Amino acid sequence: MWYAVSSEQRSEVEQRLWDALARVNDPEIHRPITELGMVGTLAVDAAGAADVPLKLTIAGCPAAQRIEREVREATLGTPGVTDARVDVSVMNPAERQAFVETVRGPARPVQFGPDSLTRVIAVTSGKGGVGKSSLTASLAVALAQQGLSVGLVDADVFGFSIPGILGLSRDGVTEQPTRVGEMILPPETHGVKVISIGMFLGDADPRSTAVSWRGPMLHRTIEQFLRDVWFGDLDVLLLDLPPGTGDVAISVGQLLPQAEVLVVTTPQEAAADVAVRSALVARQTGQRVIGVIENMAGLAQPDGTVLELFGTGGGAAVVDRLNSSESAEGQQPVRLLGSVPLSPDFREGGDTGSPAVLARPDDPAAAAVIRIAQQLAAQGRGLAGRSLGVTPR
Ligand SMILES: Nc1ncnc2c1ncn2[C@@H]1O[C@H](COP(=O)(O)OP(=O)(O)OP(=O)(O)O)[C@@H](O)[C@H]1O
Repeated sequence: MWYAVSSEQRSEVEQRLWDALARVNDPEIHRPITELGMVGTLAVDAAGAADVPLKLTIAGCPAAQRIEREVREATLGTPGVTDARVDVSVMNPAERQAFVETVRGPARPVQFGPDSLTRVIAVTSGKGGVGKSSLTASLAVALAQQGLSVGLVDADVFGFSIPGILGLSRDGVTEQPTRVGEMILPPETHGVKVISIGMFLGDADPRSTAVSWRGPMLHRTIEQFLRDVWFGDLDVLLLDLPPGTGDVAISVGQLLPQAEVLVVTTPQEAAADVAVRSALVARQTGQRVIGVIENMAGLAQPDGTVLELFGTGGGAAVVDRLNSSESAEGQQPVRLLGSVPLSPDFREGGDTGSPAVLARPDDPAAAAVIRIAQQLAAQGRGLAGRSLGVTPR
């Protein structure tokens, strides 16, 4: 096999070249291409001309040009090398399987189980249209901005909108994940690795395609997202759940019982009942409700007054009800993490795929989301219910 050449069999200059190539990372996997079996047996002749066999996972791999350019630069930057001949080819199935196993190990466990160090936060709401997806996407981007490694699963089957909000879907065409054998690599945007049901519709236009699956199919899809989509090491995984108390929320409860839950509601007191119900379902499946976000709060007017389009007090009402419910026994108190005002710029950022938390961080809604992300990042993940991997003597 081409990567069986040991360092003793390489000449000095070939070893230097190998070491230089070990500093080139696969941009999707973030690991050295030499470790991933992507560099074959290289050779440097007496005149300093280097032959570098470069194996890509799939034909038309999106990162191909970048990898090839970086390999060429690393080769020409190696002392003793005068010329670079990079021979690009595609891995055969056995090589691809070896690649997949190097990346994620031979087993295919559900990632982010109870022993995982990744903090899992599911975002839910009672009613639709309260801005849950916009907030989840913006929180993900804001957390990535704070230096965290962030993944986002759009599990809102009927209302999948995350690819659009994050600029991964334009004019009816949604960016596709890269498939390497049975491993799926999620597209990354604004520092967030994103997977969405909207990426698995084939050629169908997501703007006019409905997904009408029953519970078992939904469960399998969420399970596949957690098993086959390779996110790598994440600090935080956010899940955008469908509104209400449906099958997906229950599946997430079963697959990720350690998930923490954020509830999004509007200031309208009438919306509180249904928001409380979605949080109670989460508690029934053993998840911990960590906070409530009130969205669509007062819109600032040019004259300085505030228009309370949806009234006031909804967020606080949900917090009070959750803290005084029977199910609160033994739970940490739920907090109101913030109130996000209505903002035309925030809406427009979502419509154009350019989140306001990046493009307009001073916008009042974007600034409120950034403050919520800071609180979440500061909280860290509780250890409750997690095995510490130590055996008592
Ligand atoms: N703070 C805000 N200011 C202005 N517009 C907002 C705000 N939050 C959300 N919106 C807008 O409200 C609409 C609904 O938001 P979004 O799709 O995020 O809701 P949702 O709760 O995820 O809905 P569903 O779950 O039904 O898909 C979008 O057009 C979004 O841009």
